Amino acid sequence: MSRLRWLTAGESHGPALVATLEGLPAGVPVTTELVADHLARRRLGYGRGARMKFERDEVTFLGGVRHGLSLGSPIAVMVGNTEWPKWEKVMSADPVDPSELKETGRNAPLTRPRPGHADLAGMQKYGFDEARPILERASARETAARVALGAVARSFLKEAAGIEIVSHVIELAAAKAPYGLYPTPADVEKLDADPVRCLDADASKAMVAEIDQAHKDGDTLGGVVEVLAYGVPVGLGSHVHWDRRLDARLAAALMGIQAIKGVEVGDGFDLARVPGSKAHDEIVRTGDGIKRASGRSGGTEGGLTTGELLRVRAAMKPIATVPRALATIDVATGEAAAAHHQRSDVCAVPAAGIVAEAMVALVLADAVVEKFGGDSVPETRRNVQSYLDNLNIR
Ligand SMILES: Cc1cc2nc3c(=O)[nH]c(=O)nc-3n(C[C@H](O)[C@H](O)[C@H](O)COP(=O)(O)O)c2cc1C
Ligand SMILES: C=C(O[C@@H]1CC(C(=O)O)=C[C@@H](OP(=O)(O)O)[C@H]1O)C(=O)O
Repeated sequence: MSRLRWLTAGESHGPALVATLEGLPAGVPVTTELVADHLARRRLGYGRGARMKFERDEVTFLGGVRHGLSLGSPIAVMVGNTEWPKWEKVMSADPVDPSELKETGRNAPLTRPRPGHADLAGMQKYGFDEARPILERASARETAARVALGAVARSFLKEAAGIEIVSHVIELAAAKAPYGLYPTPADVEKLDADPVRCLDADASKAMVAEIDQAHKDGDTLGGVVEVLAYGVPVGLGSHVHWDRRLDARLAAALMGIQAIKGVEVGDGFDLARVPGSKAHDEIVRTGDGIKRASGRSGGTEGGLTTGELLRVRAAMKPIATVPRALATIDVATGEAAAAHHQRSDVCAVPAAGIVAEAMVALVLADAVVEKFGGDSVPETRRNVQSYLDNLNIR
């Protein structure tokens, strides 16, 4: 069961996001620069809105790391919102005089909830008569905190178990990358340099064209990202109980990303459309030991990793704040109205891929700590190696 615990807090226009990670062994290489690099990757991607340009992520470690290595104590990291000075009255923790709020020009009640967001159901559930108290936390700004923790988790995975994680965009609206294109860690630089993080040049162009068209139409788009994890040992997760299954844990983590509406493990939904003879991965002996002849399962069987390439996908719905605003009700008057719109991303699928990498990293780090234990990276590494050296069937 889960050994790593993580939490995030903070609002989109608050002073900062904070994230904590408890249960990570000592000796994981972690620096401010490492986290900042991953946060910068999350800001990339053609189709993101103006806020990505004028805001910066400011990383500060508050605990758990010393001289570039984790201490084994809880890690606390803060990601400052550089826009905070403009919002310090509107988002002040302490009461603010109404006249001062008015002066900000930013505090008009948001009474036209946006379809596709948490706005309306959140206002009803928490008893607010405007959307600000809901949308501030529902915003995917929060994913910066997850990516910060994911950067730490992936450093642990690489050091302790040699696991490396890559993501790419495989569909964006109607544009698709060719099936079976699996980028490796050596492709990450090239992927990050592509405007939509797609390795296939033609598909990338078609995706960019989709975004340009949506922009012209005052519309927004979604898509599908795929995350691949290389070097995952056999036997993470378990078949013995639903909440120990690694596929279930990955699916929950990916589905927990804002706007993700579908998750596939391996070939996922396509497997439901083919006979069994074409759906599974036959076991073969190679010069390299026992392997699989194909990778349809995405590297899990029965909730356990198989030791093959781990492959999961997440489908993102189109951005909900549509520039050509959707119909809603003004809750102040009860009348029909156009949904609130200030600015928005046209498409954030490339960024969602980076967030998905972080979630996969956290789930795998949890599963590695659970299976192999260890209070320091060398100890975990020894445990991984000893397990692999002593596998009964190879
Ligand atoms: C990286 C990323 C960026 C996003 N940017 C925006 C945005 O600019 N505007 C917007 O309306 N929604 C954006 N979203 C999506 C919303 O936060 C999400 O649709 C909303 O929380 C409701 O989706 P849900 O029903 O899945 O929670 C973004 C999501 C992600 C993962
Ligand atoms: C700030 C980020 O993403 C934001 C996510 C988001 C949403 O509704 O989810 C809406 C936009 O913010 P705003 O409503 O202030 O324009 C995005 O910019 C970020 O990813 O760092």
